[in-house]
Amino acid sequence: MQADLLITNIGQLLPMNKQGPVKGKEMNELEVIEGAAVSIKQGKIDWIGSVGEASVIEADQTIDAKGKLVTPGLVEAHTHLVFGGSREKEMALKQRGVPYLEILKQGGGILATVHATREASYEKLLQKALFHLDRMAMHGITTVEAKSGYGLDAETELKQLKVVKAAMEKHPLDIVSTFLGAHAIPPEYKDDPESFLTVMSDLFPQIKAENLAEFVDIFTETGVFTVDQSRRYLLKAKEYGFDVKIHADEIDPLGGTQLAAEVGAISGDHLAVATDEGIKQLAASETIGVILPGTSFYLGKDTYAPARKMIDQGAAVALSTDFNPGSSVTENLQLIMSIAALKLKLSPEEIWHAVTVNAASAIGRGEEAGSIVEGRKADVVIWDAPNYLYFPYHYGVNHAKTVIKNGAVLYERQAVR
Ligand SMILES: O=C(O)CC1=NCN=C1
Ligand SMILES: [Zn+2]
Repeated sequence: MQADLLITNIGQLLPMNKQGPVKGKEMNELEVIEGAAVSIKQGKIDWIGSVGEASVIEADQTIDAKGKLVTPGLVEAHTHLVFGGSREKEMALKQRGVPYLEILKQGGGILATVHATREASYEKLLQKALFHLDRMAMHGITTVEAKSGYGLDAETELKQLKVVKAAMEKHPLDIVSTFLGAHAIPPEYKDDPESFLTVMSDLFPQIKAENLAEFVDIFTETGVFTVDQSRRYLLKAKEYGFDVKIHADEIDPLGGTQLAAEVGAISGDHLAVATDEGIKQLAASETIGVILPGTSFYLGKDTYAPARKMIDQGAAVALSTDFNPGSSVTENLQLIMSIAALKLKLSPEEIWHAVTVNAASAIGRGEEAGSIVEGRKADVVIWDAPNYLYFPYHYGVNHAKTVIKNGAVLYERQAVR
């Protein structure tokens, strides 16, 4: 049998081949293939088997995994990828305990990034986005969701979405676009959020026609948009054919989790202060909970999303960095895996489902990303790790050794000696 690339001597292979989204106790049932080999042809997974069976394969290129862990490329289901400037100056405020929503109220936070993004050129935004996508790829991520939301005016929101579209063409990672024009209320509409939401929803036809986003998202939060405003906005987005997402129950428990289930959102994101009623409705729905523990960590919160309860009650959970310039400034999804183990009490088996097949389902890529399945895209990572338990255990570093995207080696960690 011929192959373009053969990966052999795999210590543990995680195929992650359950049909996503994987819910409840099924998240804890992980298939692990010891002593495996995988062959790749024309960018797709061609064959999965044992090292012994691989001896009949004639490959143009062979990689000896040397007993290491091999998994699908990680799926990053929630990023604010395109932004101008940075907010390191706010770190001191956070350290003094100034609440996130207070910084926003004072015109900082998201609004500080809005100012910088409106000022930034299209070229500068694209260059920054490509830089962060490179770093995500180096950390084993092969598919990324990218939101707008730092323009809060038609021109700049479209500028951001066009940057995402250009990044899709220029960068090897697969990118999924989300319109988050309803991310905050800009100063010019501070007394009239309804009119602002109309300005943003008036963009739906153009965004749909120019295929600038697949999803519409909104920040349902105190001082931002109410549950009622969010419901009307998202139902309007669905009329235009968008799937919807919600930044829900991040700081105050307004009931955004329930709203996500009610409107049939593909995902409800954050859910850090989801109530028991919210968890119940999430678990009974098809909505995936995209949990962002790095944000709770970074904002110095004592409470984390009740993801343990969500899974125990049968919900599907995904994990993401929430990469953004203010509340979770990291591309390292592996670190989030460790925080999920330590703070959310998720098992390694649940965590691996949450950063692969469930994250893929949360961005509409459940059929093509987050799994190693014959016939599917060959997005594969060889990790400097002996087994899948090692991830939450050894935290804060990058374990990626070789990242393969569409069947070709995209990144190979350079040896120091
Ligand atoms: O603070 C930011 O820039 C990103 C964010 N939006 C809603 N929560 C966090
Ligand atoms: Zn976010």
